[in-house]
Amino acid sequence: MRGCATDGVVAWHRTLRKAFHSFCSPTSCIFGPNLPDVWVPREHTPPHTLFPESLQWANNGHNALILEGKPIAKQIKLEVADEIRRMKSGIGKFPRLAVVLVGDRRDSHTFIHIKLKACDQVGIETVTSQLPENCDESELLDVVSGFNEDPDVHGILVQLPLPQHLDEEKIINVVSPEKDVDGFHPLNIGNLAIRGRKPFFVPCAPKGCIELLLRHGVEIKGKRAVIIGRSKIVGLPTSLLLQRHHATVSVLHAYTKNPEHITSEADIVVVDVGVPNIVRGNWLKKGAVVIDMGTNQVKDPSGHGFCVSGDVCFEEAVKVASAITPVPGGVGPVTISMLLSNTLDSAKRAFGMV
Ligand SMILES: NC(=O)C1=CN([C@@H]2O[C@H](COP(=O)(O)OP(=O)(O)OC[C@H]3O[C@@H](n4cnc5c(N)ncnc54)[C@H](OP(=O)(O)O)[C@@H]3O)[C@@H](O)[C@H]2O)C=CC1
Ligand SMILES: Nc1nc(=O)c2c([nH]1)NC[C@@H]1CN(c3ccc(C(=O)N[C@@H](CCC(=O)O)C(=O)O)cc3)C=[N+]21
Repeated sequence: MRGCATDGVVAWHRTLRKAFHSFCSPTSCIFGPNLPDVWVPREHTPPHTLFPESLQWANNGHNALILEGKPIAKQIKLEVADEIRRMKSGIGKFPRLAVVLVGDRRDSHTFIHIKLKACDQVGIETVTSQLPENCDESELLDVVSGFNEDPDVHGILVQLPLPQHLDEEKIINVVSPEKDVDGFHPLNIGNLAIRGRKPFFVPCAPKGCIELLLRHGVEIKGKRAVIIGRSKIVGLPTSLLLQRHHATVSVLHAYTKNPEHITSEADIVVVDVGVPNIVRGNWLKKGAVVIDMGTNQVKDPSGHGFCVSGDVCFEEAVKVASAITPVPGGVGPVTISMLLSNTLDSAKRAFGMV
């Protein structure tokens, strides 16, 4: 009896979906069965020009299409700034992000500087708490708890990695899931992992990766994707998001044997290792789409200062791939714009605007 009732509901649901889907084009409908149920980019995505159903991907001996992130980040920032302007003029309120930085790592200072500047550009107010390298865990927990309780703070970001003596998991667990704009809290990661559930926030870099693919017209559904790296910041949540977008995903890590063999079968290769040039041109299938998440600060060849290098040997990969992100200027800027977008979403939730 119960089986029959459920069948009826399922059939009714299917009919509804079918009817609704017939009104929507595949790229504009957010409820259709073809699209993920957790998040889609704000803007309508362009048609899947890089995966025309009838054509084989090819590089044809030419250099790959460069998947630039800066124009996408700029567009998202304009959208976020516009919403914040309307929020301010409408209800006199604005989003506020709390940033917690422990210690003196040069790369962390660079990343925080970029994030604070971006917040300023779009009208997100920031409050920064900087603690010394040797601070007590209890001091850090107090700072985070203070931001949890402050109703004027909508997003909390604890810059990682933390110094060795601090228990990173303990700190992440204390951040309120509803202010966790990084999306690292187990509740948010757990809900991202379970199909049909909706986390408060999706981590910024993985979201940036998908945003970049979709906005450049790369179809993900049904493709073979490889992600190298399984960190909680990038690798793990990217693998979950790619699955939500219906890719068939393999996750590679430090113990994977013959990684080049596995990557050479992938349509989409996402690299998040933190080792400059680890992925060589001969690891890739001809025509693959390559997303290089690596942002490694390396000594400038001239000997003066530092420059940023990705995890992919760009000069080799660009001759094999059909499309590839540059470093800098690829996923990084889109990641930052996702932080702005998450913080805006959090403020809207707090103000009852969603
Ligand atoms: N563009 C962006 O927006 C962002 C870029 N990044 C960048 O991404 C890079 C990685 O950062 P993060 O994820 O935090 O780093 P982690 O060190 O936390 O993770 C690195 C991952 O790479 C794996 N790995 C290490 N060596 C190898 C190897 N030889 N072969 C295969 N896999 C390997 C590790 O495997 P195992 O788990 O087995 O140890 C681990 O899963 C950095 O350059 C960072 O700056 C980070 C965040 C955002
Ligand atoms: N709590 C937390 N959240 C994070 O999101 C987080 C973190 N900790 N720890 C470190 C990683 C790294 N990360 C990047 C963000 C932006 C760029 C970025 O903007 N990159 C620029 C270049 C940056 C430069 O010039 O150094 C680009 O690729 O064009 C890169 C990497 C976020 N992370």
